[in-house]
Amino acid sequence: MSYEKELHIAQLAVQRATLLTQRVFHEKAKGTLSKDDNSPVTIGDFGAQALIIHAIKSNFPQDEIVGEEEASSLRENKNLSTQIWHLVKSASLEDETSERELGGPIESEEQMLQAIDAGNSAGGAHGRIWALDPIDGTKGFLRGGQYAVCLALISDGSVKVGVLGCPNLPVDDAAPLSADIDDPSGQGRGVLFGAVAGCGATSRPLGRGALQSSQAIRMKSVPDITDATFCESVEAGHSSHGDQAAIAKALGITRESVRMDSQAKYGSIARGAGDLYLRLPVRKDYQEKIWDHAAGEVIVKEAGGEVTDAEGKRLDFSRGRTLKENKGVVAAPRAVHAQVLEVVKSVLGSKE
Ligand SMILES: Nc1ncnc2c1ncn2[C@@H]1O[C@H](COP(=O)(O)OS(=O)(=O)O)[C@@H](OP(=O)(O)O)[C@H]1O
Ligand SMILES: [Mg+2]
Ligand SMILES: [Mg+2]
Ligand SMILES: [Mg+2]
Repeated sequence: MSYEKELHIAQLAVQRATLLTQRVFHEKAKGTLSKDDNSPVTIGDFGAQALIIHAIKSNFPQDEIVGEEEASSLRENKNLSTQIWHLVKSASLEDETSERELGGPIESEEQMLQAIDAGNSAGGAHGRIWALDPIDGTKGFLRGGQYAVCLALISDGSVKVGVLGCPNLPVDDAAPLSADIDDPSGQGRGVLFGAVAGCGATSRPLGRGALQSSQAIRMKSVPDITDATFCESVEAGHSSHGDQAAIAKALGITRESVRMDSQAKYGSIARGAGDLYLRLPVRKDYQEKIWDHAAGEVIVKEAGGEVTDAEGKRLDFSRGRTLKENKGVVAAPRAVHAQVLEVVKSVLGSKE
């Protein structure tokens, strides 16, 4: 199956939602709440989730959605809910055909809250399930760093379509990997990655209006692993900087890691701006969420990479809302993944 319509709708929906988040990114007040696990959520996260779910439900009414956010806190906070409604009402691609394809506008604040709550699927091994992270890297978003709007279609447990909107990555696929979001090249920022299983991965400028033309992306070949650049999370609580440094050292890598928030890491290695993404667990009991990895996984695989957990198991998206059968993530070009994994296992093994 080619998933042409799914990719097209996912790209348009992510593009429109990313533009909404960009408006919030440039505002001082981002309407931030703290969730039960103490992680932040903003009006940008809620607004993007509403827009994307509305687009999916308008086009694929039978599909289920696993979305990160839910609207209960907004039903108790009318002020915040109204702020989001103003954002959502005025979000537009300024291209009538594309707007129509996304199911037209959301009709009311209540319909918006219902759309947010429609991301409540339990996930699982059967049928078509979308995984949605309306802002991945919310801490990065608040800090002025990298973040991504992430959407993937999982069918019978495997990822078939992935889209990442990365407004703070350079448009230029060949730009060197950097944690910085300034724009010294003047070439602009904002890129939309896409992939369909079996059909390759692409990037295109994020832009406004109808989708711009795309180009194929490939991971860089790494003839000498000691020359590799690896990326990792910014937050020390999300992945073990210590284990990742020990793995890099054992591989003979001398370049400093590039720390960036969000699935912008997957997009960056997929287009060859970096080589490896290491995410070793800090806490044994943390279960990675499917929306933090689904789109990135298919994009990296389709660009010539391999993505497994720290034990070499494939990421299992069929177990519900989390990757409960997996610990950590190791993403690398296919030709060097086994070499990297061997070192990961040996460094983690020596700790036990
Ligand atoms: N303890 C722990 N371990 C691992 N991962 C965690 C943990 N806590 C949170 N999260 C998830 O990390 C998502 C952001 O990942 P990043 O790689 O962008 O991390 S970082 O922000 O750069 O540190 C972040 O996604 P968002 O909530 O969408 O920002 C979380 O889902
Ligand atoms: Mg979050
Ligand atoms: Mg996330
Ligand atoms: Mg998020």
